[in-house]
Amino acid sequence: MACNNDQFLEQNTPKNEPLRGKYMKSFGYHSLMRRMPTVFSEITGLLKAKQFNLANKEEINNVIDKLELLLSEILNNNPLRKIDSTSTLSLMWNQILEKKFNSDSVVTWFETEWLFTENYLYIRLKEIFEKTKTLQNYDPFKQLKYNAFDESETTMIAIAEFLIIQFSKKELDITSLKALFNQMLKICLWGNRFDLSLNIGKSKNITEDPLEAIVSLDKYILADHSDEIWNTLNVSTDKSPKIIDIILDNSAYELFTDMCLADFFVTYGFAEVVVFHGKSIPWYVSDVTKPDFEHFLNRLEKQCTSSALQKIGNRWNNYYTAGKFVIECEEFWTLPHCYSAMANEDSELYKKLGTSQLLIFKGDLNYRKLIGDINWEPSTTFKDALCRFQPTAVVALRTLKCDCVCGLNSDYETKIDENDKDNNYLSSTNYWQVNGKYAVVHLSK
Ligand SMILES: O=P(O)(O)OC[C@H]1O[C@](O)(CO)[C@@H](O)[C@@H]1O
Repeated sequence: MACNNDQFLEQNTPKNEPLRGKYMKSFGYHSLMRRMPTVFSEITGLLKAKQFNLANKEEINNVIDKLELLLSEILNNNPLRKIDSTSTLSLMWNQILEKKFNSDSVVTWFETEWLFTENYLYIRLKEIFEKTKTLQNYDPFKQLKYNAFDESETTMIAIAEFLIIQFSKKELDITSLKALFNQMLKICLWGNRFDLSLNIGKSKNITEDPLEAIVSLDKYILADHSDEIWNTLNVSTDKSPKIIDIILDNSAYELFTDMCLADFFVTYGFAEVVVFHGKSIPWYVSDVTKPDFEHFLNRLEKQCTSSALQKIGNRWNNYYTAGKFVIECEEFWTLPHCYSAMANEDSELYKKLGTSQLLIFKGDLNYRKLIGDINWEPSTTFKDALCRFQPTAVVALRTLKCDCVCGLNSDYETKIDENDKDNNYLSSTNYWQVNGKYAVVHLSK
């Protein structure tokens, strides 16, 4: 690491400011400095393994060289540059970068907002592959996402067996319906614990009984608006067709849990259509792209030996064909904007989301964008932290994987295990904010 230490500050991000990598006690610093090299070596490892099967050895070596250069740009805290590509997304990025260069005196990997630079990393990765002849549409994380499916199969089978029985009971009384909703919401919430960028490409084997686990994990939910979400769902509106949107995060197990919740909405008439929003390019290692979404459905139905997974896969494939499940991958999700900027930056999308009953944002990155990636006082309300982003009712289901959070009651520290307050790994006291063990369920309407 050839970085000049003057550029860094031995402290956490100050309160009410956006997270930045230059604060050495922030997760941003740790993430750029320590996690990135591992993400890069995962990609390189997969590319090297590919070399044996392809004639494009030279091209792959060239990509590996460029990846090394990009990593050293990060670790040396170099200035950002424009994207060398004419794709629509890159041109949008370049306009944003132009504005940034004009407004900020220093635009480097650690000085600039961490949210911006971390997003920028993925468009730079895309640029490297776009410039090749044979790897233009290559997803460097595909194999990792496929492996994550294998490792969660047992858990998915347990949930699928449960759901097939549950969803055949069409006439549920209101108490049972609410109980089932709560189970689906919590399964979906905890589905976010497993993301490959946090585990640096290595999925954890998920073997626990999911239905038992969600009960035992309740104590780790630091803010829980589940009842309010239920009440919102039960208010009749004249919006037609009834749509619920899920802004997706990770593939494999988390996507499975998202579809479980979506199926609940469709089966019990809370929505006629569920629109899933994915990413238009490979993103944050395990985020869902359209090819991931379609591959996932086909794999469930056609490649799994479990009859429960085949059945649920068939059911969801039918929803997809019938237009009850829809996938859209708008460019906005792969730009560095916070969601409070959406009304200005993409008014069409803001308007479209406004026709939904409910927007459910999954995961840590969506959460960071919802609350502007600001290091809020934890007692700041979710509504305030949204900074007027309110196209319709907004829900966040997030396990905590970085150091910004809001909407907590004053007694939240009583819910945090002592071990999680003490942390050598980041030499700060916020381990509970980054270890994925705690969660929040927020609603703003
Ligand atoms: O998949 P998620 O929940 O959005 O998490 C993404 C990861 O990216 C970060 O937001 C930034 O690295 C982490 O905090 C988290 O590990």
